[in-house]
Amino acid sequence: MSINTQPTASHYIGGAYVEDTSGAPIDVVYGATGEVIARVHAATPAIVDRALEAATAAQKTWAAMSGTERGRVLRRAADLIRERNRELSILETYDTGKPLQETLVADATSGADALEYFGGLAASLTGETIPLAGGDMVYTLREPLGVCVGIGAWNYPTQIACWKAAPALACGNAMVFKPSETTPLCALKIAEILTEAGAPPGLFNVVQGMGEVGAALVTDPRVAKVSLTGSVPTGKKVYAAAAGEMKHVTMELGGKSPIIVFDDADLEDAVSGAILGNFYSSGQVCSNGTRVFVQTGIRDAFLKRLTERLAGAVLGDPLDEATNFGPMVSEGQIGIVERYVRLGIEEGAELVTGGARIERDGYWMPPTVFAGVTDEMTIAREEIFGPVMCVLDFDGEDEVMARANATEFGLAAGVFTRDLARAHRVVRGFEAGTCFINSYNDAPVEAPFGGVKMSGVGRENSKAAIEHYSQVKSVYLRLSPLEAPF
Ligand SMILES: NC(=O)c1ccc[n+]([C@@H]2O[C@H](COP(=O)([O-])OP(=O)(O)OC[C@H]3O[C@@H](n4cnc5c(N)ncnc54)[C@H](O)[C@@H]3O)[C@@H](O)[C@H]2O)c1
Ligand SMILES: C[N+](C)(C)CCCC=O
Repeated sequence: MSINTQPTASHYIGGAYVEDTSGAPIDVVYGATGEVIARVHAATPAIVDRALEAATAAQKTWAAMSGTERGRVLRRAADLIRERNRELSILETYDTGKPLQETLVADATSGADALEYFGGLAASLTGETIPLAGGDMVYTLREPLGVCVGIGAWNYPTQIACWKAAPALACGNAMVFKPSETTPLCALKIAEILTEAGAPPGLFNVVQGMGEVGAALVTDPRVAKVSLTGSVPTGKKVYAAAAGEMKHVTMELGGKSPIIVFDDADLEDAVSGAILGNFYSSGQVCSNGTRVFVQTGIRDAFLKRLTERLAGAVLGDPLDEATNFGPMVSEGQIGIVERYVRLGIEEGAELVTGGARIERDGYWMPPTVFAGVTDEMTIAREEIFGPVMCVLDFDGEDEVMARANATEFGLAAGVFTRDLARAHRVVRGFEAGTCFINSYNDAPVEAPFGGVKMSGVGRENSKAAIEHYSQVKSVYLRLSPLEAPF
């Protein structure tokens, strides 16, 4: 299947594509080849204003519909996404460079799951009645927040748009979404599909642009809530700007998550977890377990088996479904990874495999493993956001727990052991929002996803997300006589 990567226009506002070429041009570059595959333009202030006006108007219409009607639209959108999964997955591959083998199962399908799940919940979002003395009562109304802004990172452009839009729309909000300037294509397709599914014009709008377009959205008084997926430095700025007007926020930020492998772990499962937690999407995953703590008794066997299994990585044309490892998203991102590899070597880590950029068009860095990594090394402390695994040795449980938690981040954490009592003890001790026992990086829509500490605020997916896209109004109803002091 061949697809046209150039979108009809840069923005999607009020149920239609909108162009304004006076905004700065943004070239979309395919990571596998370095070729420019599309061009969009950053939103001007007039475009931002138009999107917010459209969202403000649509939100009122949408909120007046019943939850059943809203849910039906979202579920129809989910069905359309599934019908067009291949086409959407190919676009995701062009937008990000991720191999089609991955995008066919992890991106549009994950977006559809979110729309289906929250579409199913929409009709059941109700308040409660609270009986009081004398027949009085309080009833609560669960209300939408209003216009929500979604701002995306570049690693999961379809998934991020849907993970934000689905709970927001289910609760009766409208959304203006700004994709990452690196991957502006996929969210436009989601906007198109929502319109086709029956969403009122203006319910879900997409505007393109760099950080300043995001910043203009965050501070606009018409906006009630901001949900950002991005790095910690951006999160700090966006959170601070939103606080100026007491806006609601969800912050899905970065991480440096630990995976702990105990001596009694199933070796194959532990190696699978480390591979999934470091090399899926070429390592460009927020929740990756990039600090792999391996108990000394299993260390050599772990490294040997890991090295053998890495021979199974197939680097090649991302559109060939046999390819299971793709390029990095951009020249900028591979440059960051190369710098960390140099630092790892300079600071004394042992480079087991990888580490050198592959000399071909595009941005190719092979799976890279450092062993003998110590806690104070830069590669063990900072988020790299590329295919670089750090293996650290440990002896005892108390020691490794202290070291695993000794980070400003707290997005995810995993443990591999056959001792289930230990596994539960370890996850209770993790300072992380999303934990795994004998698994890694699963993210079903039914489960809350998000971080603690610097990795974020709020949760995406699951019923927990409803709390972050709605507010409760209490209504006191008096049936008994109302007395006053005079
Ligand atoms: N926790 C999660 O769910 C999750 C998921 C994916 C990625 N991430 C994180 O995202 C980062 C990688 O993505 P990135 O490089 O696109 O992140 P980034 O922080 O550079 O950019 C994220 C988004 O914020 C926008 N932005 C930048 N400055 C802004 C400002 N001042 N105001 C408003 N918006 C602004 C960008 O244009 C982009 O759309 C990593 O740290 C990764 O861990 C987190
Ligand atoms: C579903 N994954 C693979 C855990 C990705 C979540 C979003 C983080 O980058």
